Amino acid sequence: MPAKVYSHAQHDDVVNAVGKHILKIQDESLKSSSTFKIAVSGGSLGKVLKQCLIDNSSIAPHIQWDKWEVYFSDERLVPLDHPDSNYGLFNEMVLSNLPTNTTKPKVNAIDESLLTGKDGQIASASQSHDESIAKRYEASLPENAKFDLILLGCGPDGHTCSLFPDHRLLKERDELISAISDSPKPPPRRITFTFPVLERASSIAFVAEGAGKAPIMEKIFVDKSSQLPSKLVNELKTGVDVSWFVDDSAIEGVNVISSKY
Ligand SMILES: O=C1O[C@H](COP(=O)(O)O)[C@@H](O)[C@H](O)[C@H]1O
Repeated sequence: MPAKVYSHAQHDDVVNAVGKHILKIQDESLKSSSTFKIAVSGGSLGKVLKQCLIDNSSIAPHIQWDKWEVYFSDERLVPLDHPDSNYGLFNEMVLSNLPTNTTKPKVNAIDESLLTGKDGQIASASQSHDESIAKRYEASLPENAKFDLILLGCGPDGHTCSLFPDHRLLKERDELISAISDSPKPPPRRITFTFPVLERASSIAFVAEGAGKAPIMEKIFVDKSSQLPSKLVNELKTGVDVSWFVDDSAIEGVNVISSKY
Protein backbone atom coordinates (compact mmCIF):
# COMPACT_ATOMS: atom_id res chain seq x y z
CA MET A 1 0.00 0.00 0.00
CA PRO A 2 1.84 3.18 -1.09
CA ALA A 3 2.01 6.05 1.40
CA LYS A 4 -0.54 8.80 0.78
CA VAL A 5 0.53 12.44 0.87
CA TYR A 6 -1.90 15.15 1.92
CA SER A 7 -0.68 18.65 1.24
CA HIS A 8 -2.15 22.06 2.02
CA ALA A 9 -0.81 25.56 1.43
CA GLN A 10 -1.51 26.87 4.92
CA HIS A 11 -0.37 25.52 8.28
CA ASP A 12 -3.93 25.82 9.66
CA ASP A 13 -5.22 23.54 6.92
CA VAL A 14 -2.51 20.97 7.67
CA VAL A 15 -3.51 21.11 11.34
CA ASN A 16 -7.17 20.67 10.45
CA ALA A 17 -6.39 17.71 8.21
CA VAL A 18 -4.33 16.03 10.96
CA GLY A 19 -7.18 16.58 13.43
CA LYS A 20 -9.76 15.11 11.06
CA HIS A 21 -7.54 12.10 10.45
CA ILE A 22 -7.02 11.44 14.17
CA LEU A 23 -10.77 11.76 14.75
CA LYS A 24 -11.56 9.37 11.91
CA ILE A 25 -9.19 6.72 13.24
CA GLN A 26 -10.36 7.27 16.83
CA ASP A 27 -13.99 6.69 15.78
CA GLU A 28 -13.16 3.63 13.67
CA SER A 29 -11.05 2.13 16.46
CA LEU A 30 -13.71 2.65 19.11
CA LYS A 31 -16.23 0.65 17.07
CA SER A 32 -14.34 -2.53 17.91
CA SER A 33 -12.46 -1.63 21.08
CA SER A 34 -13.14 0.21 24.32
CA THR A 35 -9.89 2.19 24.02
CA PHE A 36 -8.06 4.14 21.32
CA LYS A 37 -4.36 3.31 21.36
CA ILE A 38 -2.26 6.13 20.00
CA ALA A 39 1.45 6.90 20.09
CA VAL A 40 2.73 10.43 19.66
CA SER A 41 6.15 11.89 18.87
CA GLY A 42 7.94 14.99 20.09
CA GLY A 43 9.45 17.91 18.18
CA SER A 44 7.23 20.04 15.97
CA LEU A 45 4.29 17.65 16.41
CA GLY A 46 3.61 18.98 19.92
CA LYS A 47 2.32 22.34 18.68
CA VAL A 48 0.27 20.71 15.91
CA LEU A 49 -1.42 18.47 18.49
CA LYS A 50 -2.38 21.45 20.62
CA GLN A 51 -3.77 23.28 17.64
CA CYS A 52 -5.85 20.39 16.36
CA LEU A 53 -6.91 18.61 19.56
CA ILE A 54 -7.36 21.58 21.91
CA ASP A 55 -7.81 24.78 19.88
CA ASN A 56 -9.79 23.49 16.88
CA SER A 57 -13.46 23.91 17.79
CA SER A 58 -14.68 21.49 15.13
CA ILE A 59 -12.37 18.69 16.32
CA ALA A 60 -11.84 19.17 20.08
CA PRO A 61 -15.41 18.40 21.27
CA HIS A 62 -15.31 15.02 19.50
CA ILE A 63 -12.11 13.73 21.09
CA GLN A 64 -13.04 10.97 23.55
CA TRP A 65 -10.16 11.57 25.95
CA ASP A 66 -11.44 9.10 28.50
CA LYS A 67 -10.93 6.32 25.96
CA TRP A 68 -7.44 7.35 24.85
CA GLU A 69 -4.34 5.39 25.80
CA VAL A 70 -1.35 7.53 24.90
CA TYR A 71 2.23 6.31 24.42
CA PHE A 72 5.40 7.92 23.09
CA SER A 73 7.07 6.67 19.92
CA ASP A 74 10.35 7.77 21.46
CA GLU A 75 11.44 9.43 24.66
CA ARG A 76 14.51 11.26 25.77
CA LEU A 77 15.99 9.94 29.04
CA VAL A 78 15.45 13.06 31.05
CA PRO A 79 13.03 13.83 33.87
CA LEU A 80 9.45 14.26 32.69
CA ASP A 81 9.45 17.98 33.49
CA HIS A 82 12.68 18.61 31.55
CA PRO A 83 12.31 20.80 28.39
CA ASP A 84 13.64 17.89 26.27
CA SER A 85 11.05 15.37 27.48
CA ASN A 86 8.53 14.28 24.85
CA TYR A 87 6.06 13.55 27.67
CA GLY A 88 6.76 17.04 29.00
CA LEU A 89 5.96 18.54 25.61
CA PHE A 90 2.68 16.60 25.33
CA ASN A 91 1.81 17.60 28.88
CA GLU A 92 2.51 21.28 28.21
CA MET A 93 0.76 21.38 24.84
CA VAL A 94 -2.19 19.05 25.38
CA LEU A 95 -2.75 17.60 28.86
CA SER A 96 -2.41 20.87 30.74
CA ASN A 97 -4.85 22.52 28.32
CA LEU A 98 -7.66 20.01 28.65
CA PRO A 99 -10.83 21.59 30.05
CA THR A 100 -11.05 20.97 33.80
CA ASN A 101 -14.13 18.74 33.57
CA THR A 102 -12.43 16.37 31.09
CA THR A 103 -11.57 12.83 32.15
CA LYS A 104 -7.87 12.64 31.40
CA PRO A 105 -6.49 10.03 28.99
CA LYS A 106 -4.29 7.22 30.26
CA VAL A 107 -0.79 8.44 29.48
CA ASN A 108 2.08 5.97 29.54
CA ALA A 109 5.32 7.78 30.26
CA ILE A 110 8.71 6.26 31.07
CA ASP A 111 9.15 5.20 34.68
CA GLU A 112 10.64 8.38 36.10
CA SER A 113 11.73 6.61 39.27
CA LEU A 114 14.39 4.87 37.16
CA LEU A 115 15.96 8.22 36.37
CA THR A 116 18.47 9.18 38.97
CA GLY A 117 18.91 12.89 38.38
CA LYS A 118 16.53 15.84 38.47
CA ASP A 119 18.25 18.18 36.06
CA GLY A 120 18.90 16.98 32.55
CA GLN A 121 20.84 13.88 31.50
CA ILE A 122 21.84 11.47 34.21
CA ALA A 123 25.61 11.28 34.34
CA SER A 124 25.95 7.90 36.01
CA ALA A 125 23.57 5.92 33.81
CA SER A 126 24.86 3.03 31.70
CA GLN A 127 23.63 1.24 28.59
CA SER A 128 22.30 -1.62 30.74
CA HIS A 129 20.45 0.87 32.96
CA ASP A 130 18.87 2.49 29.90
CA GLU A 131 17.94 -0.94 28.57
CA SER A 132 16.05 -1.59 31.79
CA ILE A 133 14.09 1.63 31.23
CA ALA A 134 13.32 0.44 27.69
CA LYS A 135 12.24 -2.99 28.98
CA ARG A 136 9.96 -1.38 31.55
CA TYR A 137 8.36 0.74 28.83
CA GLU A 138 8.04 -2.29 26.57
CA ALA A 139 6.12 -4.07 29.33
CA SER A 140 3.56 -1.25 29.34
CA LEU A 141 2.77 -1.47 25.62
CA PRO A 142 -0.73 -2.48 24.49
CA GLU A 143 -1.49 -6.14 23.77
CA ASN A 144 0.68 -7.37 20.89
CA ALA A 145 2.20 -3.88 20.78
CA LYS A 146 -0.57 -2.97 18.36
CA PHE A 147 -1.44 0.70 17.95
CA ASP A 148 -4.46 2.12 16.18
CA LEU A 149 -2.42 5.16 15.19
CA ILE A 150 1.22 6.20 15.51
CA LEU A 151 1.91 9.88 14.85
CA LEU A 152 5.46 10.51 13.66
CA GLY A 153 7.71 13.40 12.81
CA CYS A 154 10.49 13.33 10.25
CA GLY A 155 13.74 15.09 11.09
CA PRO A 156 15.74 16.97 8.44
CA ASP A 157 18.06 13.92 8.30
CA GLY A 158 15.12 11.55 7.66
CA HIS A 159 15.02 10.12 11.20
CA THR A 160 11.75 9.18 12.79
CA CYS A 161 11.04 8.06 16.37
CA SER A 162 14.69 7.92 17.57
CA LEU A 163 15.63 5.73 14.61
CA PHE A 164 18.47 7.52 12.86
CA PRO A 165 19.99 6.99 9.38
CA ASP A 166 22.45 4.06 9.22
CA HIS A 167 21.99 3.28 12.93
CA ARG A 168 22.10 -0.34 14.06
CA LEU A 169 18.60 0.01 15.55
CA LEU A 170 17.12 0.07 12.04
CA LYS A 171 17.79 -3.68 12.00
CA GLU A 172 16.55 -4.42 15.53
CA ARG A 173 14.10 -7.34 15.40
CA ASP A 174 14.06 -8.73 18.95
CA GLU A 175 13.25 -5.67 21.05
CA LEU A 176 10.06 -3.65 20.71
CA ILE A 177 11.58 -0.73 22.59
CA SER A 178 15.31 -0.12 22.40
CA ALA A 179 17.67 2.20 24.21
CA ILE A 180 20.02 4.42 22.21
CA SER A 181 22.96 6.21 23.81
CA ASP A 182 24.45 7.82 20.70
CA SER A 183 21.58 9.81 19.21
CA PRO A 184 23.15 12.27 16.75
CA LYS A 185 20.48 14.77 17.78
CA PRO A 186 20.73 15.83 21.44
CA PRO A 187 20.00 14.57 23.96
CA PRO A 188 22.03 11.43 23.16
CA ARG A 189 20.24 9.01 25.49
CA ARG A 190 16.76 7.95 24.50
CA ILE A 191 14.42 5.01 24.09
CA THR A 192 12.52 4.35 20.89
CA PHE A 193 9.94 2.18 19.16
CA THR A 194 11.65 -0.24 16.80
CA PHE A 195 10.43 -1.37 13.40
CA PRO A 196 8.57 -4.41 14.81
CA VAL A 197 6.21 -1.96 16.60
CA LEU A 198 5.77 0.25 13.55
CA GLU A 199 4.99 -2.83 11.44
CA ARG A 200 2.14 -3.90 13.73
CA ALA A 201 0.30 -0.57 13.71
CA SER A 202 -3.02 -0.18 11.93
CA SER A 203 -2.04 3.27 10.74
CA ILE A 204 0.87 5.67 10.84
CA ALA A 205 0.73 9.38 10.06
CA PHE A 206 3.71 11.67 9.58
CA VAL A 207 3.50 15.43 9.98
CA ALA A 208 6.25 17.41 8.25
CA GLU A 209 6.13 21.10 7.47
CA GLY A 210 8.34 23.84 6.11
CA ALA A 211 10.69 24.37 3.18
CA GLY A 212 13.52 22.96 5.30
CA LYS A 213 11.96 19.50 4.88
CA ALA A 214 11.90 19.57 1.04
CA PRO A 215 15.41 18.10 0.48
CA ILE A 216 14.68 15.14 2.74
CA MET A 217 11.22 14.65 1.20
CA GLU A 218 12.97 14.34 -2.18
CA LYS A 219 15.21 11.60 -0.77
CA ILE A 220 12.27 9.81 0.86
CA PHE A 221 9.84 9.93 -2.05
CA VAL A 222 12.02 10.09 -5.14
CA ASP A 223 15.45 8.57 -4.40
CA LYS A 224 14.93 4.84 -4.94
CA SER A 225 18.24 3.90 -3.32
CA SER A 226 17.62 5.78 -0.08
CA GLN A 227 17.40 3.72 3.11
CA LEU A 228 16.34 6.58 5.36
CA PRO A 229 14.29 5.53 8.40
CA SER A 230 11.22 7.51 7.28
CA LYS A 231 11.42 5.93 3.83
CA LEU A 232 11.61 2.47 5.40
CA VAL A 233 8.32 3.26 7.17
CA ASN A 234 6.74 4.10 3.80
CA GLU A 235 7.86 0.72 2.53
CA LEU A 236 6.47 -1.43 5.36
CA LYS A 237 5.01 -4.59 3.90
CA THR A 238 2.59 -5.38 6.72
CA GLY A 239 -0.47 -3.52 5.43
CA VAL A 240 -0.01 -0.45 7.61
CA ASP A 241 -1.88 2.56 6.29
CA VAL A 242 0.82 5.27 6.04
CA SER A 243 -0.13 8.93 5.44
CA TRP A 244 1.91 12.13 5.30
CA PHE A 245 0.46 15.50 6.28
CA VAL A 246 2.63 18.23 4.82
CA ASP A 247 2.44 21.83 3.74
CA ASP A 248 3.09 22.76 0.12
CA SER A 249 6.54 24.17 0.92
CA ALA A 250 7.72 20.81 2.32
CA ILE A 251 7.18 19.17 -1.07
CA GLU A 252 7.92 22.13 -3.35
CA GLY A 253 9.92 20.84 -6.34
CA VAL A 254 9.51 17.22 -5.16
CA ASN A 255 8.00 14.84 -7.69
CA VAL A 256 5.33 13.38 -5.43
CA ILE A 257 1.58 13.05 -5.97
CA SER A 258 -0.43 14.74 -3.24
CA SER A 259 -4.06 15.53 -2.58
CA LYS A 260 -6.10 17.53 -0.10
CA TYR A 261 -7.46 15.61 2.88
O1 LIG B 1 14.16 14.14 18.20
C1 LIG B 1 13.05 14.03 17.71
O2 LIG B 1 12.82 14.48 16.45
C2 LIG B 1 11.74 13.97 15.66
C3 LIG B 1 11.46 14.97 14.54
O3 LIG B 1 11.18 16.23 15.10
P1 LIG B 1 10.70 17.48 14.22
O4 LIG B 1 10.80 18.67 15.16
O5 LIG B 1 11.66 17.60 13.05
O6 LIG B 1 9.30 17.22 13.81
C4 LIG B 1 10.53 13.67 16.53
O7 LIG B 1 9.53 13.07 15.74
C5 LIG B 1 10.94 12.77 17.68
O8 LIG B 1 9.85 12.40 18.47
C6 LIG B 1 11.93 13.54 18.53
O9 LIG B 1 12.36 12.80 19.66
